[in-house]
Amino acid sequence: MILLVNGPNLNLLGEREPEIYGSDTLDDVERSVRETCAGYGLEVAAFQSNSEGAILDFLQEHRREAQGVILNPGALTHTSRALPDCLRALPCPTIEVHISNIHAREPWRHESFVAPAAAGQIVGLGVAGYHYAALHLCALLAAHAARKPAARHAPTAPPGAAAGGEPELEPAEAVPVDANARGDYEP
Ligand SMILES: O=C1C[C@@](O)(C(=O)O)C[C@@H](O)[C@@H]1O
Repeated sequence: MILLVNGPNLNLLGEREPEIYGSDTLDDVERSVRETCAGYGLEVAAFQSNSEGAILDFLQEHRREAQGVILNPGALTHTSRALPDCLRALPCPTIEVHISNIHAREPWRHESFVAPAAAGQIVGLGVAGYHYAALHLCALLAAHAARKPAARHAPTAPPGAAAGGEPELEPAEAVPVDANARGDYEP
């Protein structure tokens, strides 16, 4: 299962500062990520809250079934110490997503307390960043499953990918958190 988590004010996507965040709504984002992951046989649990504690509770509650996290922490990016601590307690990688290019905005947005606990960061690509994050996690899990065919909860290959008589991928375990850092997969 992929967790899609959005922090404060991202419930207002589509109406909130559209010149910065665009016109797509959070429903649009969640639908797009669900569709991407469904292509790999992966379910998505989507959650948004304006409360830091509720986000921590959601992540903790889903820590055992989470195989990857797509997280836009909103302004908590620049303030929260508890969020990166929580991510480090999860057994799977997190991709941090920012719709806007935080490095080209106000100086206080340049620093992310979350980034050191994330496998990677996608910034400034609009809501497409969520889609790319989902693709990355799906590819990571599919590659992991291909190497560990007997493991559980694996994504299946997307439609067309199994053409040529390749065996269906078996369910897989979560990818280790540091799989990205080791570079032991090919997305
Ligand atoms: O709420 C947000 C949205 C944001 O995370 C983004 O997606 O660009 C960037 C943050 O600085 C801001 O507080």
